[in-house]
Amino acid sequence: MKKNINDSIVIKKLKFSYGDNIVLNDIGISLEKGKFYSVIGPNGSGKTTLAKYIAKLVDVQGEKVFVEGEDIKKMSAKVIAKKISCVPQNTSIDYDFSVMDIVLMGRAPYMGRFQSESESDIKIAKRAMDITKVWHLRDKKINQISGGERQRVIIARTITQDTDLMILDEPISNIDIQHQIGLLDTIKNLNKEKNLTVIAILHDLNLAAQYSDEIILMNEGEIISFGRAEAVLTKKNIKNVYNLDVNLIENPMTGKPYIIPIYNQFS
Ligand SMILES: Nc1ncnc2c1ncn2[C@@H]1O[C@H](COP(=O)(O)OP(=O)(O)OP(=O)(O)O)[C@@H](O)[C@H]1O
Repeated sequence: MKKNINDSIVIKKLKFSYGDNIVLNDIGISLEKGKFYSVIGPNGSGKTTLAKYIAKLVDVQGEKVFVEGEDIKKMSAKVIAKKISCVPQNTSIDYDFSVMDIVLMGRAPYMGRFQSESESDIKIAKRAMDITKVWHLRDKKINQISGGERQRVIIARTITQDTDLMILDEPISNIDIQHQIGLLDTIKNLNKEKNLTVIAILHDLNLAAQYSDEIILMNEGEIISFGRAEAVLTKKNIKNVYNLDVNLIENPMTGKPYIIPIYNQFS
């Protein structure tokens, strides 16, 4: 395949099923390096499965997904881990590691088998913990902190992994409003400063509108609309996909679309 240096991810005619259940159907899309993409769509529309496929966390079939021109099917787990970091939807962890241990796991793809972390690894981890505001939790056990704090720790681990592509699956679902904005600002800064490509699955359409360069709207395993917020977040698309009537105004501060649902429409 011909490499285009601006392409971070190219997906071609991707189909994916769990048993007989077709979950992704004929997905084709090119994502550019250094852009912030949000993936939106109703529950069960295939967002997580698409994210998992790109990160090779489900069974990869055929030559369908290329990261920086390379077929993911041919990439080892270690190579993928140096290119793609993920914040999964479920951040619960069964083992009793400390917060510091968890964040340092982000350095594992760069370390030899029996090698321990260097001073530079610890420095990278500390910086990530400072910007996600979890440094004060470093000695606590991961299972003795709150769900929102844990989510921030996992994001710190992801930043520590220092990849070119970051996939976040509902990264702010458990987080209070101050930390939601703080984290999205942090990720947006990394996106701009380090040319990081971001794919964030978000349910908050207004936050998706504010932070994304482009939005991918999914429904029933297909991409229904892809492009700038103004083009994707239309009354028609929202009615079609979410079966919801909304009012749309322009955010007076940013000029982006701002969605106000019409309340009591199902009563
Ligand atoms: N491990 C699995 N085995 C079988 N079916 C699955 C599995 N994971 C997801 N599915 C099914 O695949 C479809 C897509 O699920 P997916 O998690 O990708 O949706 P989603 O858009 O991320 O949903 P949500 O917004 O609820 O997180 C759903 O019908 C779901 O029930």
